[in-house]
Amino acid sequence: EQQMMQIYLRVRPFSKEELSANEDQDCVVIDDGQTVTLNAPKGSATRKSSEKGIGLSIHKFSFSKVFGPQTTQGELFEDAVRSQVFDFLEGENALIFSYGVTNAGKTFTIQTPKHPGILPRVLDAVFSYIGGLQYHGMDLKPYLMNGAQFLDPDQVKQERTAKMTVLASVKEALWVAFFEIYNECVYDLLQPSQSKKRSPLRVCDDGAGNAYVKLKWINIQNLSEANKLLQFGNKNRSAAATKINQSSSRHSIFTMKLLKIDRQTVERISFSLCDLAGSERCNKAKTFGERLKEAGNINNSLLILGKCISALRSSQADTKVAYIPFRESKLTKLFQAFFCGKGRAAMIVNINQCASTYDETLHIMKFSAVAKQVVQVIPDKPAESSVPCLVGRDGKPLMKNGVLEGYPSEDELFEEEDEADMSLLPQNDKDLLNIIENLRTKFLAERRKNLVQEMEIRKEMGDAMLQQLLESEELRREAEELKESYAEKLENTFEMYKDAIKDHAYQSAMSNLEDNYVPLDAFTAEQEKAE
Ligand SMILES: Nc1ncnc2c1ncn2[C@@H]1O[C@H](COP(=O)(O)OP(=O)(O)OP(=O)(O)O)[C@@H](O)[C@H]1O
Repeated sequence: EQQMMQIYLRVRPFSKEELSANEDQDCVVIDDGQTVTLNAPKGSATRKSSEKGIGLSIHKFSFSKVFGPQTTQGELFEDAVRSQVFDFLEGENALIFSYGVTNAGKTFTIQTPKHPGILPRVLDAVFSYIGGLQYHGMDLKPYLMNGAQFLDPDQVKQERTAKMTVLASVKEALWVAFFEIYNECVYDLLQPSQSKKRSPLRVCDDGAGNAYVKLKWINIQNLSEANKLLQFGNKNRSAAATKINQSSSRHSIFTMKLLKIDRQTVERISFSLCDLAGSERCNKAKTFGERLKEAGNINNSLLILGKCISALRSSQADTKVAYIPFRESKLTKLFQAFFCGKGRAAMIVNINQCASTYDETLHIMKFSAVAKQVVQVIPDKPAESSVPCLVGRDGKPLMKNGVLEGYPSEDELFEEEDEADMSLLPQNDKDLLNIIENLRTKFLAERRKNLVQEMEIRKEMGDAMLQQLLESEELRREAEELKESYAEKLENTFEMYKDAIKDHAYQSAMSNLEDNYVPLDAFTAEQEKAE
């Protein structure tokens, strides 16, 4: 299934202060449920440019749906998010991110304790769906990017194995993680920190090109547990935010992993809600020092997000595979899968209607117009969700013929802060041989791919050279023809001049003849006189 990326616009109402500061200048006009018109106010850079004849002062934008200032949190959830939650529960990965300038209503849209935003509503919907189907054991948790891992202690292994093998119906377990990206560093918001200085987490690769972070995943059984975690995470967030680095300068991401546990398989589906940092911070005149670095990083990650989206759009339009710079920022690295057919991404664009931030709002709208053209390939079911995926410490499947094998506990994996992911290292020679074999296969595949690419490039170059040769031959022929035609013209001109000179000589001779004319009588008389 293919579909355009869903982009929703939410226009927030004016605050009293904004109204008294004359911010309401009809800059944002909602035409209908899908289009808005932006009118540049006096004094804005856009207006000034348009008065100089550069660009327009009126812009129209269309969206999957436009939510006006009167829209309630509930209406937004029902119209833009409910279907994604449904798809998530049916087995489809989902990502929703809010994008906009600071103070545009991103955090309000995602989570507000007073007026519950999307996040608590999603959790509520998920719990009412899984209700009685909930798997109460805590012995399965998400593993790396796409796995689930057994954590049972050895002594209860047999009972757990028996329990798992007799489970007839599908059970579901919900695990959540909450983290933020600040200055290109990832911090776990659910990790209690004793010291003031938090340790950033490393973004790893699971070997299949999927980026993941070793987060603290927490199993939740009901909405109140979820709310407590949210509060904890938010507290951690604001504790780390100082005057210099406010919480609006961080991207915060709340991820849910739903494990659908059947007798032999565990299906893992994820739903992420991302509250992006304000997008305009680098433009502020006051930007300097630490703030400048922060602004640069926010700008960079949003810029890379923008680059990825426009590269995706243009590669789809040209049907040529372009380089998409997912790896250039933590944010895009972690969300890459959603843009590459492993889930559905949607964006909620938040804007305010203030005249003073018009130029930044226009920039956001232009970005969203590009994003709207991105086509997403939605798999019927994420490929990795159907394979048996229970893994042990060594990352190997624990199931053999539908029966669980031994599985050591593995707490340290998620606790340690070391650089290398030790759990991915081989445990014995056989593993090493397997890894070498896998690498060899990958290497051969890569080499084949390179050879094909090289051949294609050579063919393209050969075609281009041939084309150039043909063109230069054509040019040479044209030059030859021109030379001939000029030579002929020259010849003609020469002849013309020659005729003109002859004519002129004849005419002068004739006129000389006229001047020197002597009548015959006078000539004879003169001759006789001389004799
Ligand atoms: N739809 C809305 N209805 C009423 N008030 C809103 C709405 N959206 C936002 N607000 C209010 O506008 C202000 C700014 O909203 P919010 O903090 O969510 O912006 P933000 O885009 O997350 O900003 P930042 O990037 O700085 O975090 C808040 O006081 C919020 O309560």
